[in-house]
Amino acid sequence: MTLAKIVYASMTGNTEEIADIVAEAFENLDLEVEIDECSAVEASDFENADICVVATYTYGDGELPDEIVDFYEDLADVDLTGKIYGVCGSGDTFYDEFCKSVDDFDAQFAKTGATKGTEVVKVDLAAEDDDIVKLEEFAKNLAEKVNG
Ligand SMILES: Cc1cc2nc3c(=O)[nH]c(=O)nc-3n(C[C@H](O)[C@H](O)[C@H](O)COP(=O)(O)O)c2cc1C
Repeated sequence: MTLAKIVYASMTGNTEEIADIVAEAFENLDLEVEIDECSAVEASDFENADICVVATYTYGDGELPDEIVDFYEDLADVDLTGKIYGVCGSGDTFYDEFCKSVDDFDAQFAKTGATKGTEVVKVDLAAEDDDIVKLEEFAKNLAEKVNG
């Protein structure tokens, strides 16, 4: 069975909700899903998955959340060749560097040898109906990539 692993960082809940939406979409596609807060896992845990997803918010002035920095740094040293990845997250368009952490993880995953399965999804604060459609499409694109 295909395993999709989702790792998220969330301070006020928006990104956790995004991760839950993606998880539910994977489940509806009959995938096995693991979802973990980033402090509870290691980057190398992605080695057991077929689909690797990071969902993160952006903090400071376009900075990674503190709690996901170790995971981010370790990710570059993990070999994820043959796996599919996708990145999504929440930010606030009020800030100049909207959802920069999403782009940072997209670039970091590229160093692992994994294949990008779909475009990033950036959500302004909490996911609304149109975001949910995009997140479901995100999950569908990733699932389709695994099956060739
Ligand atoms: C101090 C502070 C700095 C922030 N900086 C950024 C930023 O640079 N870029 C951005 O897109 N969002 C920024 N945000 C907005 C958060 O990413 C946004 O509120 C997000 O929905 C939080 O996700 P969460 O509910 O999962 O914690 C910032 C929020 C705070 C409180």
